[in-house]
Amino acid sequence: MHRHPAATGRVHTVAAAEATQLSKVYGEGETRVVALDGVSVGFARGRFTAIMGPSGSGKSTLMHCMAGLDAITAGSARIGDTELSTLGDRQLTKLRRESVGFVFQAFNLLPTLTALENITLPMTIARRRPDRQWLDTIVDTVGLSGRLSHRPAQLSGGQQQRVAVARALASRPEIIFADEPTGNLDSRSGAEILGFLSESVRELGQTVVMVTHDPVAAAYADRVVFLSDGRLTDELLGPTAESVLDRMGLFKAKDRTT
Ligand SMILES: Nc1ncnc2c1ncn2[C@@H]1O[C@H](COP(=O)(O)OP(=O)(O)OP(=O)(O)O)[C@@H](O)[C@H]1O
Repeated sequence: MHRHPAATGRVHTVAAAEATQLSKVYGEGETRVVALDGVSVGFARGRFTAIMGPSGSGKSTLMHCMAGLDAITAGSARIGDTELSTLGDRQLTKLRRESVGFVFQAFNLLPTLTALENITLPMTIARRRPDRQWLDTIVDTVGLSGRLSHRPAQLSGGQQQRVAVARALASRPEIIFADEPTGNLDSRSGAEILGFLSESVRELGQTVVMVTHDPVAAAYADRVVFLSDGRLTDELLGPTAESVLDRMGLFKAKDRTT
């Protein structure tokens, strides 16, 4: 009943966000670092994409540039029809608030607010009234019904991350960016969070992009893109943990140690 239009399958090939020849350079002179070096990648609407690559390969930088958290040096970054480089700070803030959902490794909840207040905070700030039915759907999806009046300190890490996922989903953003969302969780809570993220894609038509180091986490995605030294080097459709490990060149090493 509350299915997102993208859940109908008609628009799956349209990119919710796209980078074209995106470059990001930090610092200058001796401290100059080319974090992204001409990356072109689209994130299909209604799909779950994982970004993988070695430490320092540019995963977080790509996510930050695509989400309007960091200015790009050259090329283009687009969310929906909006070219991010054309926006000023206030417009970027508005775009992030209205079109982007975030899930971070460290949950990033406000400790003084209840779970429900945390979930609806972005809408409160935007002075938008939450859609009650949609909120109920999300709260049910992430299994938080009995915990809405709890504060973060009264919740387990897994439950806090469920609140963060619900917060990201609440405004039905164009795209959700998740940066190592299971990095602080035990494997069971991590599997739950990944299950909710993939359910939000399959059942609610959400678009999700997730940075991860973990091949098991990446296997929840529909597609994995690999970065290396700031460049897109590979991609994998319909990944399994084994095929991801294999593509990372670690499968044999892992095989020997287990
Ligand atoms: N604010 C910054 N100032 C200067 N250099 C930066 C900054 N942020 C990132 N870098 C550099 O850009 C490169 C890419 O960093 P990034 O954090 O995107 O990599 P990553 O793939 O996400 O790494 P990790 O897996 O370790 O989180 C690295 O060499 C990093 O040192």
